[in-house]
Amino acid sequence: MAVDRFAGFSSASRRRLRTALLVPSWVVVAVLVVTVAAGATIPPGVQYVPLALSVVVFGLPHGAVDHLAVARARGTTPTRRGVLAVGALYLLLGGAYAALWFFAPVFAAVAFIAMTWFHWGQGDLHAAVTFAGGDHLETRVQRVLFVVVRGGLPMLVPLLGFPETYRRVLTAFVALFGEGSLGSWEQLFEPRVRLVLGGGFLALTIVTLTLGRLRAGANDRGWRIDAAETVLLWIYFLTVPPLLAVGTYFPLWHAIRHVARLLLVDDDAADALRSGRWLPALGRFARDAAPLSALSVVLLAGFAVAVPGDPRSDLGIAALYLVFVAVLTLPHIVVVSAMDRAEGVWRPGKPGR
Ligand SMILES: CC1=C(/C=C/C(C)=C/C=C/C(C)=C/C=O)C(C)(C)CCC1
Ligand SMILES: [Fe+2]
Repeated sequence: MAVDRFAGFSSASRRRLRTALLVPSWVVVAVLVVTVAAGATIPPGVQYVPLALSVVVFGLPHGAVDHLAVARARGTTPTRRGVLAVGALYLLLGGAYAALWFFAPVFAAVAFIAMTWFHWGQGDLHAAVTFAGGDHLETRVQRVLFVVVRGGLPMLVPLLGFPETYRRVLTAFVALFGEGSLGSWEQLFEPRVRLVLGGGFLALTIVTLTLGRLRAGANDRGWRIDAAETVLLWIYFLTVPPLLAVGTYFPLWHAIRHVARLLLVDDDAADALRSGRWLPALGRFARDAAPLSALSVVLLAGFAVAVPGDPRSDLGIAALYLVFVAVLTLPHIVVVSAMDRAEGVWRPGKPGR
């Protein structure tokens, strides 16, 4: 059965939580859109800042509670066995994928884009049905389409407006492990290919929003939020330089929504939220996430030494960090999918509300 994580929340405290969660990311994204539209050029060094901050602020730490998250999402208390099982998952799946980067870096890089496409779409589906009144997502088909559209915004749309940067970043991933050629994937950057992909994705976006509108009925607030977010993100990823755009989206859109989800499944944090005490709730998250965030940073340093390529440039360091994130993301997707299952996120109906 779908779980109502807001049980016991007054409607005022629900509203406050939603506003505090959603509005800041809308504002940040909109400010960047307006800044770029006003003709400001953002110095290349500055474009890396949000991505760099994501090492400690929300980004990397948002996965550092994975060892506790599934049990909590199932309404149980994390056990030693459960924690070890998640550890083993990270070791085996993350380890295998890390090895793949060394042997088949181009494939691993393209798989990273595909995984992120799915994962960021999946994250937004949970946020839509739980926090943003996604009552219009009535069928499973609509939810699948929603995930494809929301994940494609950060992963495909930058390719349409900034093919050169996209190529540079992908090439930098691969160059950590060898010569840095993308092989037949170079075709992705050709204008005709981008036009077809962009046209197809735009059509899919329109179909998805239209289906939602047809299902929305009289109370279409959730649909309006969905449509507004989708249009905003289309413009954002089409116009804001990708390292800045993706680097900001990761901590301030994807990760904070996931952190809010983690707070709701943690009974003590949820109690604090219910009475409007956000700092203690966030403090609990920080406490839970601190040990494995710290471990991740140590492993990242080890990874820097292990890769054969030389990461010593701004782009090289960013690539190193992102490839490291990739390795953590594969097991993280398994964990988040188990949470989705426990909470009925993909099932038509209304988890959370
Ligand atoms: C930075 C960047 C890119 C890729 C970023 C990726 C793939 C990030 C994944 C982050 C994850 C999975 C975080 C965890 O939730 C693109 C799209 C090549 C475009 C150019 C800029
Ligand atoms: Fe995530």
